[in-house]
Amino acid sequence: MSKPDSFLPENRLLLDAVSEGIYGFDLNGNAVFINPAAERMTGWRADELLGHKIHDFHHHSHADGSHYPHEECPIYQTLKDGKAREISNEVFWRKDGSSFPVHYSSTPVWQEGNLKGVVAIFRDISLQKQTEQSLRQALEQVQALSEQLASENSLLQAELEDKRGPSQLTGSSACMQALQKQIRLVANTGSTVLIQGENGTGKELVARELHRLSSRRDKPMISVNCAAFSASLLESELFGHEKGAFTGASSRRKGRFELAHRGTLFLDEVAELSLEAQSKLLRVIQEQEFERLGSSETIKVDIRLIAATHHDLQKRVEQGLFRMDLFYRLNVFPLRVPPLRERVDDLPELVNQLLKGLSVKLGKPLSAIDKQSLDKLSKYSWPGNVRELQNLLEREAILTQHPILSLSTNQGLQPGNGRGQTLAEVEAAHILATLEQCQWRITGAQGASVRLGLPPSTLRSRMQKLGIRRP
Ligand SMILES: Nc1ncnc2c1ncn2[C@@H]1O[C@H](COP(=O)(O)OP(=O)(O)OP(=O)(O)O)[C@@H](O)[C@H]1O
Repeated sequence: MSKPDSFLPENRLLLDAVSEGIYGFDLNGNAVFINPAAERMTGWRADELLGHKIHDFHHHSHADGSHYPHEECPIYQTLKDGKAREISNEVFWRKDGSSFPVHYSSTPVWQEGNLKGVVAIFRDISLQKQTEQSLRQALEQVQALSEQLASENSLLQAELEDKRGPSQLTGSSACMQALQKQIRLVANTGSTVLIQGENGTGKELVARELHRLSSRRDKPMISVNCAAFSASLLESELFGHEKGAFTGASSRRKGRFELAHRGTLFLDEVAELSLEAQSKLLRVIQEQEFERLGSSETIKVDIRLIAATHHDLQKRVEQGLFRMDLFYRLNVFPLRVPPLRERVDDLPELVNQLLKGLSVKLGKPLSAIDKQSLDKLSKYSWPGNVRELQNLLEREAILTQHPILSLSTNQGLQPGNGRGQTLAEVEAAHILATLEQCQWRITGAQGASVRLGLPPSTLRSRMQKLGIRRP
């Protein structure tokens, strides 16, 4: 078959038997050896190629079939610099004009320190490529399905929340009745509502009530806690992203704006939005359209927006922390949720309502609270509002052996109504309320130490000093 060159072994049986294609080249780049596997794969017979530059016949090209100049050929480069190369992103052309993806190595052959030629060994990797392609397709399908499931799950969760029955907004004090009336008035208008009130007053409950009483009640209410995400993550959370839009975006994901289409989007802690996110939000509110991160396709949505904050948003505008134009867009219909200390009349009703829930949650009979304890509750200033009351009752309910709660252990409740408290009492109440808002997380961006502006170690030592312990 081929003329043996000085660098080829005398006995070529082994080379002829292997399933990889093998070409041998002399220093001029002419083929001096071609094994039967190479003939089978390319369709070129050895006697057609021997003594010629293979590049001129079929040779190879980039994976997309586009050719590159002869001098860039890795095999010829090995002939020049004596360096071995491994290539797996090219195709070889057959005699009949078809091609196949190939992996090949180009290895220099040395004899007594002199470069004698190059051996190229190649393998048809069509099957491997097909498997890779099928795997990639399967993975994409799995990702699309998981995205769909995640979206459906949030919708179902949201629907479940909405179908929890009648209003959970307990309270018949004058200020709560006024609030209920405002909610009924605005619920079905589709207007944007800004809910302001201290932490734990029930802003999210108000938002749910607005959605429940609106014509969008059969569509989801999607909530976003703007304080829970970094500025960049929040954008992808709100607007979604395309696969590869940023490091870690391994699949396409719908944002909350898309999920809330025809429903309600509840932006909790809206004051925490970065100025950049505020500009984007403003555009969506004005035009009801946006793009996913990494995509130029514009998505139109029909959403009712409800925002909430415990900050005085007007003040944030004056401080330059919140865009005035966005503030006016959100503040179409403002609702103020009164703090618990302004509606102590609601305490008996609230306690009853919360005990009912706790009785189910803890699986023990809890029917009421004794008069003395109720008096104690009425005199407290409730910096953490209903959430603090809820947590206090839960702690007591866990400890009690009796269906009627008695706040025997003082629970740190100091009479106050905000007046006449010592500095330590105010500090303790504030730290306690902040810890409860942060689910007792001390460190991290969402931890209490950041909110309180204290290093975690200082916060821990103050907690110890003030006798604050996680229930
Ligand atoms: N009027 C109410 N009746 C019954 N439960 C209430 C009422 N107000 C608040 N709650 C309960 O208190 C807890 C805190 O309420 P919610 O999360 O709505 O407050 P929030 O003002 O949104 O708090 P934050 O500002 O910290 O997000 C919830 O468990 C809620 O069910």
